[in-house]
Amino acid sequence: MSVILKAIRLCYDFRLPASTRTSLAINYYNIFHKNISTAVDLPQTMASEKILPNIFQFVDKNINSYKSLLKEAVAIPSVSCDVKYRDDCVRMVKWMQDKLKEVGATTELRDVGFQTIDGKEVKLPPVLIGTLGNDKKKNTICVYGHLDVQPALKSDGWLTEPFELVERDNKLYGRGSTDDKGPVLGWLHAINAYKGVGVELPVNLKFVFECMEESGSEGLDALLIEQLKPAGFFNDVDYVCISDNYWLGTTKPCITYGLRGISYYFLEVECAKMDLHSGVYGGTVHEAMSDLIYLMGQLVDKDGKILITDIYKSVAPLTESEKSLYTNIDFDPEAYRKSIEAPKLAHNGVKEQLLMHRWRYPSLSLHGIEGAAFQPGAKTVIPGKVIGKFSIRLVPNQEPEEVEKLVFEYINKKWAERGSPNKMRITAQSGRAWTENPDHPHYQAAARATKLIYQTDPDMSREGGSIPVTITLQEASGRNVLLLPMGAGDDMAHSQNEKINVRNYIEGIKLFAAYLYEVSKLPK
Ligand SMILES: NCC(=O)N[C@@H](Cc1c[nH]cn1)C(=O)O
Ligand SMILES: [Zn+2]
Ligand SMILES: [Zn+2]
Repeated sequence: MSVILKAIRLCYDFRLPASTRTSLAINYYNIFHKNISTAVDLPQTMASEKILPNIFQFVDKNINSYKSLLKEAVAIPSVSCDVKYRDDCVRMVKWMQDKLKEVGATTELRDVGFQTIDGKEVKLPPVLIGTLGNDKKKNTICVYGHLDVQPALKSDGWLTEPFELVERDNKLYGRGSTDDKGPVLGWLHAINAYKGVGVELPVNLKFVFECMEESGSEGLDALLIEQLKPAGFFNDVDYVCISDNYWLGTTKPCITYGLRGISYYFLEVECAKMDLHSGVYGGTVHEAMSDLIYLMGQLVDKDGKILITDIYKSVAPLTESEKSLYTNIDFDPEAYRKSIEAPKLAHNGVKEQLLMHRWRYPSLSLHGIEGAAFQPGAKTVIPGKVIGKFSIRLVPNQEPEEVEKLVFEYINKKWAERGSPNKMRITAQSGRAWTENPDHPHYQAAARATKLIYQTDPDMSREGGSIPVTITLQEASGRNVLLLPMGAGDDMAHSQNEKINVRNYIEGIKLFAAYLYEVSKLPK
């Protein structure tokens, strides 16, 4: 057994061709899965032990078409936080609807109303809901993903156009390649691969694909809780799966059972109704930007400790048994530091401390200032109004309403101390942290699928980022929710030169196919 595992690992080490890897995976599969008894009788045209190996071969033969489809998806600039791209968001959702229809899913676009931007009502992109199969004997998996992306401009420091998928050194560069268009398409390709080898899907699928995740999933919770749940959408769902995060590092796969929440703040200060010439007005007005910088400078100290009164009070105390979890996780702080070219990491770069501060302690980040003259050049203006943006990543036990209250009280106190005559306003949007039971058979099924593809046991990890709808899906379905990442830890989601490795994309498709197969064998 160990000889085969070693052989497969060596294949990766020496970058052997996909076909060689696939035949080794087939050998491995045949040896270990010969005697699997299926809980559900799979209607299929071939023996069960042949299904996945055939699918893997099919996937390896269709790599170019998977790249082409990702290229099409990346070319739609579905940036959710900028209304100027709202039509592209709608176009993206409809594009995906067509793809789901092509694989035989029944789909509908659900209207989720409006959002208010600068006092104006702006229509939200529709949410794409889909169903594929309704065989009562099969398990039903609800898959969630998002089709929107963070903004990106070549001038931000991208080496190539962000909305044009470019392959370089076995990596596919483009906005959304890893977050989250690659993984969303991965599901489509996995379904297609079953069709391609003439095997009926072993599970039923339900889809929830939105285009506002990067902007707090506006409208989605209400749709899920007030409409889809009462209509019975979740009644037959057995498991929920989301692929919208990344491995911890670059080589070892993981399965994720926790996310931090997020509390996002807009802190507005206004000193005049228009921008002012600093030569004409400088020295005569209380400047909005100085007030804002003062407030933003009161939020966090140089070591990342949050200065908001009582903010750590509700954080769960660290137990001895939890401590040992961090020691056993495969994470290399030095490689992590080098990959972002940071001079030094916080917490002296100690692995356990870094993981804990990513996963189980809150962090506060300053994101930017709207209205500031950020473009190059010596602009001598006093901005009339500025909006500072910061967020706190929330952890279990921290309730968003409580945190918002603490932040508002703290900002109001600091504002009173400042004694500025200007107008100050703070608003927030928040979502709770999420954790799940990683000892559940659902996680074991995903671990078996992962081991089959990557020949190593995945780490059970948590994640510092947020996917607001995860907890809603957990509550609405009452089912076990699992995060199955496709991309690697250095994919640079949200950043310049976001990419997905060709290997992660292609093996990820196989992983999804194997996951569907493994979950089909779980009891109903
Ligand atoms: N891949 C998940 C992700 O990137 N989520 C965002 C969610 C977000 C953005 N603004 C508010 N929530 C994240 O920043 O974690
Ligand atoms: Zn995402
Ligand atoms: Zn994201």
